[in-house]
Amino acid sequence: MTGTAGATATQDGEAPKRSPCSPSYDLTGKVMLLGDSGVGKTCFLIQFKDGAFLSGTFIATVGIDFRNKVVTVDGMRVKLQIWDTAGQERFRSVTHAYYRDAQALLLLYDITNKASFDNIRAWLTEIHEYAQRDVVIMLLGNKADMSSERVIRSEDGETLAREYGVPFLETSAKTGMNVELAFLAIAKELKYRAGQSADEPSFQIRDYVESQKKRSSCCSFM
Ligand SMILES: Nc1nc2c(ncn2[C@@H]2O[C@H](COP(=O)(O)OP(=O)(O)OP(=O)(O)O)[C@@H](O)[C@H]2O)c(=O)[nH]1
Repeated sequence: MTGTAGATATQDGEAPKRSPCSPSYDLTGKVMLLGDSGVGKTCFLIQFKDGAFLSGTFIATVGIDFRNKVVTVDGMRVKLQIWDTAGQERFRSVTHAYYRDAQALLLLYDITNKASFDNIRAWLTEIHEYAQRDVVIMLLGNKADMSSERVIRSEDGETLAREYGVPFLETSAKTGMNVELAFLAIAKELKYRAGQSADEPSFQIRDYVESQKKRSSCCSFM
């Protein structure tokens, strides 16, 4: 990410963008969605970008694609460039190439799919190999609306996230539960990192997520 609080800059460090034709912003950040095929990455992005849910036949992503969305946090406009990657193994070498300049990674599993949860450790190993050292990582247990098919308890997601020191949320790309929160927390962290003033209180993304998250009603019995 480039740019500092109060100064408008682009990812390439170009002149400030304030043209009436393009939306203006103060910061940009590259966010990638990662996780096994079918966990809901594309739906998660569409829910955030357009507020819609893509139901019906599952069409696996081929390669990689991105969408931009500007969010305002604490009066600052943060342009998130969100990359939707293909979860299938055969596209892994393509996605690795994009890790390096990402500021944030949203790592998804599907609460109804044990293999997608078990593979999170392998994803984190890949992340540590290919991503920047200080990349912001968030673990997301998606499809929280599917309570009757749940196989991964909320506590298991929380425990794994705690082990790796990353924030955790259960989400639903279908209902929108915690989708916006995930991106807003990332935007706040990027803004904080971009240059907080000495008198600004420090921002802890895990504390912020914990204080803001909505719990899915499905979890109390597990
Ligand atoms: N009930 C429910 N279904 C979901 C949710 N998110 C995604 N789905 C469904 O899960 C399937 C896979 O969703 P995608 O978003 O295409 O999955 P993906 O992770 O992008 O998959 P790849 O592109 O292969 O990596 C689709 O049939 C979606 O409709 C969710 O939160 N709840």
